[in-house]
Amino acid sequence: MKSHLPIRPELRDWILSTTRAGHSVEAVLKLMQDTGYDPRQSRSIVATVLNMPISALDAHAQAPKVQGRRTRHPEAPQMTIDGRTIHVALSVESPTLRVLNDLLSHDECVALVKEAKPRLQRALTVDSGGKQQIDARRTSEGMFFGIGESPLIKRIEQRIATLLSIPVDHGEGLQVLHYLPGQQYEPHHDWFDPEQPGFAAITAKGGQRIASLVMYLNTPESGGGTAFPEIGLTVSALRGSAVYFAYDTGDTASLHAGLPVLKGEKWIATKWLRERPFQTSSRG
Ligand SMILES: O=C(O)CCC(=O)C(=O)O
Ligand SMILES: [Fe+2]
Repeated sequence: MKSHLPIRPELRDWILSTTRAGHSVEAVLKLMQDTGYDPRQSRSIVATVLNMPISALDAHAQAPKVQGRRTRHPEAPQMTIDGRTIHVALSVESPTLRVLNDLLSHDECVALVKEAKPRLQRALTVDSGGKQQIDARRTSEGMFFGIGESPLIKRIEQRIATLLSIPVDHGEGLQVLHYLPGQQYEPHHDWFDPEQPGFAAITAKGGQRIASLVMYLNTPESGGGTAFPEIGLTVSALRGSAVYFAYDTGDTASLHAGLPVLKGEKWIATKWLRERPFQTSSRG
């Protein structure tokens, strides 16, 4: 929504001349706020003067960008890691997203499900105070593997680390989720919201999340894709393939959802990556 308030001609001229002189939109917004303009009002005025959608300015006004390490985005058309060729079937630039085929073998998918199954519990989300909670938005069952807890986990973690050029210790433990018909994961971002009171506690170890890798361990009979509603994209859940996406804090384009399974079941393994080492020690 743009401002319908009259904008003083001096303010209009100042915004135009300051941006023409090479100052960023963020700098203009900051100067306006420093002189007493309300943040929402200044975004609205700048959007009107510069004839930009306000959503573009909202992105500028977001929380500070990630300072730590970033992942390398897999390059099309394919990458070979330890003799295994992973195919980059689709690339999107905003959000940064890759669909990866043949990331896991059929046997690896079956073995992961087998190791996870006896340890499943109702999946939790992190509440605004930083505590884990049962959440109606996420109805699947899940479990976490410890880093390097079995030879299989170690092999997969090493493959991911090489593929994304990020040390294994930047990863959270691999999470396996199981969805039955009707179960889903409603639209959300994987980065932690700095406005939430629990932010400091959640990011004290490892800092902010920087990327996610959702690996499909089976192919549901119907439904269960991963949707990115901001760009109208749905990635099919196909055994052995994965969707990788990377983001900055506040990147709204990375909004995504696990669509309801319509028939059959869905198994995924998710690896979230942090800007700094998350693991204090990794097993042998
Ligand atoms: O189930 C899916 O397809 C998405 C899972 C997801 O968003 C997550 O684990 O963060
Ligand atoms: Fe997610």
